[in-house]
Amino acid sequence: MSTVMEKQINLKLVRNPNERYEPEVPKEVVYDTKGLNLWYGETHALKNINMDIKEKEVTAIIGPSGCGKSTYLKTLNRMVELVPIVKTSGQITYKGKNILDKSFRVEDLRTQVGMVFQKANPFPKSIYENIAYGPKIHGIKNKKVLDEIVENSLRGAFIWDELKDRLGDNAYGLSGGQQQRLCIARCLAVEPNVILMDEPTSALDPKSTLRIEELVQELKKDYAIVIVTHNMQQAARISDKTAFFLNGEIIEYDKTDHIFNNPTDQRTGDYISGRFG
Ligand SMILES: Nc1ncnc2c1ncn2[C@@H]1O[C@H](COP(=O)(O)OP(=O)(O)OP(=O)(O)O)[C@@H](O)[C@H]1O
Repeated sequence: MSTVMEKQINLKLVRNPNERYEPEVPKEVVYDTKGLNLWYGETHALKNINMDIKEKEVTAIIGPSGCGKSTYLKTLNRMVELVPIVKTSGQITYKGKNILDKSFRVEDLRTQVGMVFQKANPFPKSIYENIAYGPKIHGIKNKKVLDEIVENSLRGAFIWDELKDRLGDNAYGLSGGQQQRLCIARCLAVEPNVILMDEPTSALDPKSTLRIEELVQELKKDYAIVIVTHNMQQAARISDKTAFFLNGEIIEYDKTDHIFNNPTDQRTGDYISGRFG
C-alpha cells in the first residue's frame, strides 16, 4: 500500500520529464463563471461556482460521483436546460455575454462550443456525412469545400490516414477509439472555440486513451478544452488547470501541478490520493 506522498509523487512523475516549462503568455478568458447556482428541483447541484476558463488551455474537472462535474459542463453549453426542472442563478460570461440570460441565443453558443461525450455517438451515416453534416446545416453546399472540411477535420483529429480510403463506410463500423476521434473531428468541422469533453476516454482501451490524450494536447494550441475525468493520472498528464468539485462546490481550482503536488485543501489531497471518491 503506497503512502499518500508516494502516490502524489507518482502522479508528478507521469508528466513528460523532457517537458520544458515555457514562460507564461497572457491568455484570453473564454468563460467567466460568477456565483453560479443550479438546482434540479430541490437538489442544489451547483453551489456558488466561480471559475474562469481560458483559451489554449486544458481545464480538468475532477471530483467524486454526483459532485456536479457533468452538470457544470452541460451548463457551459446550456444543454442542462433540456432538463425542465433546472433553475439557475448567477452568471456565465462567454466572450463578454451572459449565456444564462434569456435573451442570449443558444444557437450561437452551440456553433462555437463542441461537445464530446463519454460514449462516442456518431450518426448512423457514412464517415464523410458525419463530418459534413454540421457544415451543411450551416449552409455550406459546395462539394469541394465540404471535401476540404472533411479532410481537414479528420486530419485535425489524427484520423485521416486511417479513414481516408473508407469515407463512404458507415461510422458504426469503426472501433470505439476511432468513433471517439471521429466525433472530435465532427466537432472541429464547425470550427468551435471551445471543446467540452465529458469523460471522453472512460470507455476506451489504454492505447485509444493515449491517442485521445495526445490529440487533446494538440488541440489546445487552438481551442479551450474543458475535460471531466475520473482518471487522476489523465488530469495530471494533460491539463493545465484542475478544479476539484465536491458536493456541488469547488473546493480548489488552480494550476494542475499545484493541485496534484501541493494542494491547499486537505480534501483535495485526500481525493487525488484515492482516500475517498
Ligand atoms: N436530470 C437530473 N435530474 C435530477 N437530478 C439530477 C439530474 N442530473 C444530475 N442530477 C443530480 O445532480 C447532482 C450532480 O450530478 P452530476 O451528473 O453533475 O454529477 P457528476 O459529478 O458528473 O457525477 P458522475 O461522476 O457520476 O458522472 C447529483 O446529485 C445528481 O443526482
